[in-house]
Amino acid sequence: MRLIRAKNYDDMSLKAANIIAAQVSLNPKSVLGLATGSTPIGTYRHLVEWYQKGELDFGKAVSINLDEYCGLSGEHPQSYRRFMRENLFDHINIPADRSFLPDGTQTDSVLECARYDRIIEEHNGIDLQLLGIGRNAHIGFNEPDSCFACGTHQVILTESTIAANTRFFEDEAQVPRKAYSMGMQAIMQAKRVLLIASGADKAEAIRNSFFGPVTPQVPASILQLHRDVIVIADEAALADCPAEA
Ligand SMILES: N[C@@H]1[C@@H](O)[C@H](O)[C@@H](COP(=O)(O)O)O[C@@H]1O
Repeated sequence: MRLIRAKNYDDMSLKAANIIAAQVSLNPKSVLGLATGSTPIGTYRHLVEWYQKGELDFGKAVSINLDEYCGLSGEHPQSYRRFMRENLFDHINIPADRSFLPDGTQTDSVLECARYDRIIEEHNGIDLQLLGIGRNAHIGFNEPDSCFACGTHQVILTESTIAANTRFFEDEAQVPRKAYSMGMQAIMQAKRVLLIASGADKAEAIRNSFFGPVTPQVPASILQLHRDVIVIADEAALADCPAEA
């Protein structure tokens, strides 16, 4: 793991955007694994800015997002598709038919998970996977569990994740209880993983994920086994890590 220390959220965002921009510039046909949440918003803002200045071209790129809430259509204001459109897709030239997310309206979870895994496979996996991290160290919606789930699967969200995501909804009752999430297999098979974290509420997750045992109880800890992981975290998110890290 390469740990890059950032001063604060803005510094983390700039450093992460530079890595994604380098990936797309060096390989315009890159398959980008993208993430939602408040953490990547600043990163996406830089990418939009550089695209609008003519410095970046996403015309040949593909994006495959990590997850989507079950029961929400792509038009729902809190759906992850809508989030991606508002924060990135509507402002850059990535082709709409090459920007993939799970379909939250598909009630047959077996079909939907198989369809999504096929999309990942047909694109020969992910070149650069961007990840945020949950307070309980979940990545995508791979929640703490007794085993590392493999392919795309339907997840029952934990109380802690529902509580953390309530801020985006009117109240807790509106937060979907289930989601489709890309599994650990596709994340671990990504050629490079870029995990970003900011703020004191991620400090415990960062310490447990990268300085503790590899265990499904701490989903992001599996990244210790990936050979090309870059973690960009700000001072607050690194506060609980060993000083020599
Ligand atoms: N499924 C997403 C994750 O992909 C994201 O990493 C996490 C943290 O979100 P935030 O960046 O808002 O803290 O939230 C959600 O649960």
